[in-house]
Amino acid sequence: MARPFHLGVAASHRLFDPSLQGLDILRDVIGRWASGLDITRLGSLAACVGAAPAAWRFLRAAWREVYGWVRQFFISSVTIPARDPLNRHVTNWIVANVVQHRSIRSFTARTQQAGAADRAALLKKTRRDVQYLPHFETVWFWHDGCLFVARRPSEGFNASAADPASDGIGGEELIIGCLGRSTEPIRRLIQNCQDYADKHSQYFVIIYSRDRYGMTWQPKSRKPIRRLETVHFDDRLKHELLADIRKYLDPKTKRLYQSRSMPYRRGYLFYGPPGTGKSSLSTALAGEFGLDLYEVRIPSVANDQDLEQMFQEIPPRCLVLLEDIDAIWVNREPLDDEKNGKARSNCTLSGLLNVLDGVGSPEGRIVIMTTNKPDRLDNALIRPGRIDMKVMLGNISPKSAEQMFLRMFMPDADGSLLPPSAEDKNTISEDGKPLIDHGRLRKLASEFAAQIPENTFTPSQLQGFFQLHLDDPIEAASHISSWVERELSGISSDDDIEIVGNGHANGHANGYANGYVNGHAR
Ligand SMILES: Nc1ncnc2c1ncn2[C@@H]1O[C@H](COP(=O)(O)OP(=O)(O)OP(=O)(O)O)[C@@H](O)[C@H]1O
Repeated sequence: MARPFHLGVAASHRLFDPSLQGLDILRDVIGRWASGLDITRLGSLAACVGAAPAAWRFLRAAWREVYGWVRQFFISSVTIPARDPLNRHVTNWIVANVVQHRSIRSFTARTQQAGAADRAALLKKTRRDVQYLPHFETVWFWHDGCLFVARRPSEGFNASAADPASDGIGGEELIIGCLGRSTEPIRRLIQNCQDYADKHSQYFVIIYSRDRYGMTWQPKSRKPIRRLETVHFDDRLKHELLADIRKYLDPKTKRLYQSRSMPYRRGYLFYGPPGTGKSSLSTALAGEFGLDLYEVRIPSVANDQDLEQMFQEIPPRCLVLLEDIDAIWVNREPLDDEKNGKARSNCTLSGLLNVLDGVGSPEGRIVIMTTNKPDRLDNALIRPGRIDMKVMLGNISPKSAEQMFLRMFMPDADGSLLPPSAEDKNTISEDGKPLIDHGRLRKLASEFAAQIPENTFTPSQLQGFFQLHLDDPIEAASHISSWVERELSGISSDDDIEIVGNGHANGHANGYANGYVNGHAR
C-alpha cells in the first residue's frame, strides 16, 4: 500500500507556515463578507467613491470663498516683496520659532552654495553638500496673543529656486496676515523679527554685493567679526581712525552737522600696495561699529546709471566700500591698465562724484575707497569733504611683525600652546612638540621680529610664511631668516612688482609715502 508520504509533509507545512495560515483566514473573512453582500449596497458604495473628488473640489472652492471673505473683512495683511532684506528676517524668524517647533516633514533640498571667496570650489566638479531647509507655504501661528498666517505663493518659490545665486531664504513674496482689522500686531511681529535678526548677526559682519545680474543688493557673505587688533598697521594712525569714526557716528555729531547745514558724510581713503590690509581693515571697522558692509567693485560697475541705482538702494547707516577706485574713467583716455588688457570701469569721475555728494545723495554713510595707485586719483575725488582722512597701509614693520607672531601663536581656545601653570613648563604636548610659556614666546617673537627688515614685506606675505609653520613657533622663529633671504633675492629679480611713486621696486611703501603723508588729508 502506497503511503501518503508527500501529502503528510505538505500538510505539516501548512500547519506550521504562518503566512499560509494568514491567507486562509483572509480568504475565510472575504468569503463570509461576499456571501452576505447586497449588490445594491455595493452600487451605492461605488457611487460615493465616484462623487468624492467632486465633493472635495466643492469643499475646497467653498473654503476659498469663505477664506476670501474672512480675509477681506477679518484679516489685515502686510506683503513683503521677494528679496527684500526684511523678507529674509521674517522668514528666518518663522522657520526658527514656528516651523521648526512642529514636526517638519516638508523640506527644500538645494545644492550648498560655495561662498563667493570660494570661486575655485564652484568651478570644480566635486560633489557639493546638500542643504535642507524647512519648507512652508501657509503656516498659522499664535504670537503675542494674536493669530497670524504667513503665506508664500508657490510660484514665487519656484522662480527663486531656479536662481542659483539665491540661498533659498526670502526669495519669494511673503504675506503676513493677522486676525483683526488693525495691522499693529503685524508691525510688532516684524519689529520682533528684526530684533531677532540683529541679535543673531551681532557677531558677524554682513557683506552685501550686487547679484549676478547687477539688479539688487544681496547678502554675499556673513563673516565673523574680525578684531581690529588683528589688522596690523601704525598704532597711532589706527587710534586716530577709530576716534574719528566713533565721533562721526555719535548722534551729537549728526545734530551738530545738521545745525550748521553741513552734509553729514564721512569719507576715507585706504591706500597701499596689494595685500597690506585695506579690505581687512574695512571689514574689521564694519564689525567694530556694527555696520553692514556694501561692497562696490568699481571695475565691475557697468555705467554711471548703474552706479547711481546702486547708491540709491544702499541704506543710510552702513559702510560703503569702493574698491579699486583708480579704475574710474577720468577723461575717457585709455590708461596703461587698459592697454595691458586689465579691467577698467565704464563709470566716469563725474558719475562717481555725483553719487558721493550730489544733490540727491543720502547722508549718514561711511564711504571707504581703496586703491593701490593713489597717484592716479583725481584731485576732485580726494578733496576734503569727499575724503576726510587718508590712511596708508604699507609694508610691515618689525614691531607689527612681532605682534603678528604673538597673535599667531598665542593660545587658542583649547590653550594647547601655553601651559596653564608654571609647573607645566617644558612638558611635551600630545603631538610631541614642547609647550612654551608666555615669556619664551615673547622672546621668540622679538627674535623673529629682529629678522624682519623695515618696510619690505607686505603683511599678506608674512601671513603666507606663518601658514607654513602654524603649529610650531620655535620652527617659525628659526626659519624666518632663510625665508627673508629667499624672498629678498626674489624681490630683487622680480621686474613685475608694482612700482608706485619713486619707481623702485624695493621702495613700495616709500613710493606711497612720497606722494601721501600718513594720516590726515586735512
Ligand atoms: N595689515 C595687515 N594685518 C594683518 N593681516 C593682513 C594685513 N594686511 C593683509 N593681511 C592679510 O593678507 C590677506 C590679504 O589682505 P587684504 O585683502 O585685506 O589686502 P588688500 O590690501 O585689501 O589687498 P588688495 O589691494 O590686493 O585688495 C588677508 O588674509 C589678511 O588677513
